[in-house]
Amino acid sequence: MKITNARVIVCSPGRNFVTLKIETDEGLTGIGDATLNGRELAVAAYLTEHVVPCLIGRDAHQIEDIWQYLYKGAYWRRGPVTMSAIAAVDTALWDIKAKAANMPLYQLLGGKSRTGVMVYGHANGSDIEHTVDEVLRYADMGYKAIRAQSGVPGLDKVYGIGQAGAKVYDPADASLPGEHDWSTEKYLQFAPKLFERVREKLGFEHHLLHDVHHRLTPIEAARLGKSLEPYNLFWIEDPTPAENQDAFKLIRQHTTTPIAVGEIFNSIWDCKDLIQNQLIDYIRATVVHAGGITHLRRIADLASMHQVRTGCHGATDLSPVCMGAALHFDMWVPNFGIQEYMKHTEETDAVFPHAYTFEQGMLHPGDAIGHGVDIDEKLAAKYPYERKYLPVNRLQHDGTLWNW
Ligand SMILES: O=C(O)C(=O)C[C@H](O)[C@H](O)CO
Ligand SMILES: [Mg+2]
Repeated sequence: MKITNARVIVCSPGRNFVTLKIETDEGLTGIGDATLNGRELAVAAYLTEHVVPCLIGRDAHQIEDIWQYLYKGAYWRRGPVTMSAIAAVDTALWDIKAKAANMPLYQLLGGKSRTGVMVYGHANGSDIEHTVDEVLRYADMGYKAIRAQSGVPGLDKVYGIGQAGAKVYDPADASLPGEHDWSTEKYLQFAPKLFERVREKLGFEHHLLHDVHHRLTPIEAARLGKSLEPYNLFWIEDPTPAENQDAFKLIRQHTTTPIAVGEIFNSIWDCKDLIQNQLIDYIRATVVHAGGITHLRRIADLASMHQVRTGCHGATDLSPVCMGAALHFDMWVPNFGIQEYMKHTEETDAVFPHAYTFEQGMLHPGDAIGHGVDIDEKLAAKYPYERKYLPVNRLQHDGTLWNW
């Protein structure tokens, strides 16, 4: 089965998405997500200018060879732009292979390992009581696991909390990067009070998660983890930046609160030491930014040897195409932990019709052949690209640029 054409479709049904569509001489087509939030057009150009010409005429069934061809063959390895582009090709080819086999993708990966995919939803509030209300609302909707983020007294804009009046939270909210402020002291005072109150109202039946968004130094992260131990968190996420994987040793020496890292990783090399030294408990890399199903499987296999489980990134800047593919992966992967789930807008869902469904705190990939997600190109054309950036973060007391 030869690849005859490949096209990049950029659309913005509420937020920007980049999708690669591959066509074959047998009439089968497949799609893959290539969205890199705030840098979308770099991946679109990488695909159109440098990848698509190399795909035409290749055998669509040779997924592994095409992966290696694009990874090793470019000479320039890794990086979010390259790996998102490779991921889009890989996802589209798995979609085609599963359609050719007349099976849902999870069957090709090895079949179901579980009855459904446990997800966590986002409860965001402006203060403690608002956050508690949101957590309880998610519990009422059937979620078994809930991520809680709250505004911090004395800070203007904080990670995870939308602007008052916004219908949905999307961090890439401006045509130039907005500015948030940060105080580690205020945050560290506040976080244990938040979780004390949430547990008081919610009890201990549900999993609770929290994203620190790379804000702390290792010793501060250790203090946070220790202070949250009484509230049994499922994980704290990205407690400190992870370029230096050794930094996590310090956190581990001080706390038993589980740690999740990896939404900005794009290859196995970014997490090799973290996994091999058991410095984390969950690896959050996902299909679109980590080289597709082919590479994510390698990461998961390494993780399984060290009792590290998966917790795939699933924010709204990953398109439904990524979510669909991730759910097939989650259904199969033996060392599954949890999947992030942030609902897309109705406009996005209409552009990307999909087979996955939510029920009782679990997502199900559905039994459509392929990965079960399509793109309505006519509708997509009605939503042209709009430049949008993630915000930056500055220390409140002196304006130093900090980690976002
Ligand atoms: O979903 C999360 O855990 C995030 O941290 C979301 C990120 O802010 C978002 O995906 C950035 O593009
Ligand atoms: Mg995160």
